[in-house]
Amino acid sequence: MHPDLTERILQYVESVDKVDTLDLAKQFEVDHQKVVGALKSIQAHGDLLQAETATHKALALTDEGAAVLEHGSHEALVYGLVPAEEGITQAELMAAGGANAKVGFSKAMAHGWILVDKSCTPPLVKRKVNKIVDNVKEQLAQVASGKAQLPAKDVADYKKRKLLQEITTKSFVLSKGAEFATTLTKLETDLTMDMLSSGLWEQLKFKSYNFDALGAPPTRGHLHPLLKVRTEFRQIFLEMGFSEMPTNNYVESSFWNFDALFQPQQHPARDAHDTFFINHPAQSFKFPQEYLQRVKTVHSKGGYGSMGYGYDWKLAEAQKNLLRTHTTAVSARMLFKLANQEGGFKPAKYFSIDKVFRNETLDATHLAEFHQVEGVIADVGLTLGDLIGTLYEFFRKLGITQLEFKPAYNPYTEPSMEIFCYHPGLAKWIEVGNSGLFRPEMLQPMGLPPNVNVIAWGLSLERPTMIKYGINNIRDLVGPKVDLKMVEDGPICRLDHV
Ligand SMILES: N[C@@H](Cc1ccccc1)C(=O)O
Repeated sequence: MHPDLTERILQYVESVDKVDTLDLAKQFEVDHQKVVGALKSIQAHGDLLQAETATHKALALTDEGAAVLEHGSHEALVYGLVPAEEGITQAELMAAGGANAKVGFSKAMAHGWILVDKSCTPPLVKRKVNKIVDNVKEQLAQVASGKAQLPAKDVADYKKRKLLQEITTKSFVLSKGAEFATTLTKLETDLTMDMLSSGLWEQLKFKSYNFDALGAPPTRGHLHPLLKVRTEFRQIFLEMGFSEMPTNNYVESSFWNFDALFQPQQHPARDAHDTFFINHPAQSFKFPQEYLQRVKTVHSKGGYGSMGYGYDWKLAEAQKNLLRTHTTAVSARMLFKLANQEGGFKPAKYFSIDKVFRNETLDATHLAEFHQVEGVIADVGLTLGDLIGTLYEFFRKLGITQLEFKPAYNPYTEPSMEIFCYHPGLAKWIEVGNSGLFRPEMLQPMGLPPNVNVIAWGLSLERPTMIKYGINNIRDLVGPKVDLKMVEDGPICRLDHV
């Protein structure tokens, strides 16, 4: 606001009886809203001004009216489209005239500007007069220039044709109030002991309380979107009777991350280009020895109906420590436990949602660490049909009903399927996960009964979170560039439970 505006208003009112804020705005060449704002702050100082509301009605052009002012009325345009001599069929005229041709045609007929010559076949629209005056355009021009005195019936007609509209403006008529002054005294905000003891408080003016003011927002912690989405996934798994696996070990041995999963030691994923290996401590030494021997055998010689890979399996390779590349390492540990627990195998449903690490090239959707959501079911005689049915059930709880599956390859599952879902918001099919039946070469060495099958699937937590929160770049979700406001203001996540 102009710093002097309040005093300029007061000084103006001193010399006149009454003045309308709209006239003041014109006079001072400032926006009317600013004058009203200044009036409000004057009123906060007491009864300096009396302000009575006034309403002003004025005519203004609609968008269509503005178009008529620029190009001419619909009837004049139609007249212009009728060739002077030979005429035109009505259909052609309508096609040439576009959206407003119909109104224009009937008005031009009513004015007697054009006629339909029915003696020709087909009948032709022809000009009836040589010259027209576009009254509508001229009258609208008068309205636009602000000095219109249109006959009431024309105003009514133009309003009906949606060329004109009435605009109501509210203003205030100002006159001097009981406490009128030309300057504003600063309002006190605090009552001090000095004011009380000296009696000064009696002469001072105090700012009134603003009971509508909002309090300062209390500081508190905020959950990151990934954590909110994780809560939802966890809820879904719990509803489906799954129990959570302990995933609190980011560092894993190659044995559990790869060998136990029948991933050959020459597999490119086991390269430092794809996996972060650990230097301190570089190796693990404690493994269930008999199981380790069976893993070695199945890789090098085969067994359980498999030929194996036929290579020289090395303990040193299995001992190498790394940052786990998938939570399936934890699933392997859990399945081994399940096979060897007291009382023997019992059917189980497990899930996990936690961090994994890959030596990735970073881009808009990939970071070197991300979260995996994983589900595992072990039971007698499970089939691919059970996997597909479970996936439908799982994704239905996420609000996703359309799924498609594409054959894929994982060293530890056969068959393997990539999971695609139709995303109605993005209007396309997107890849959401990977799944399969764990191979006998993985399960049998663990000691699971031969008739037990294990179905499993995995997906990233980041992908659904980015879709849900409308984030396009992973760096806007994770890392030093994250806008904390996004975290603070982000709504809680609800995955449209069905
Ligand atoms: N571990 C797989 C996901 C997966 C889990 C379970 C079964 C099949 C696939 C991955 O890293 O993508």
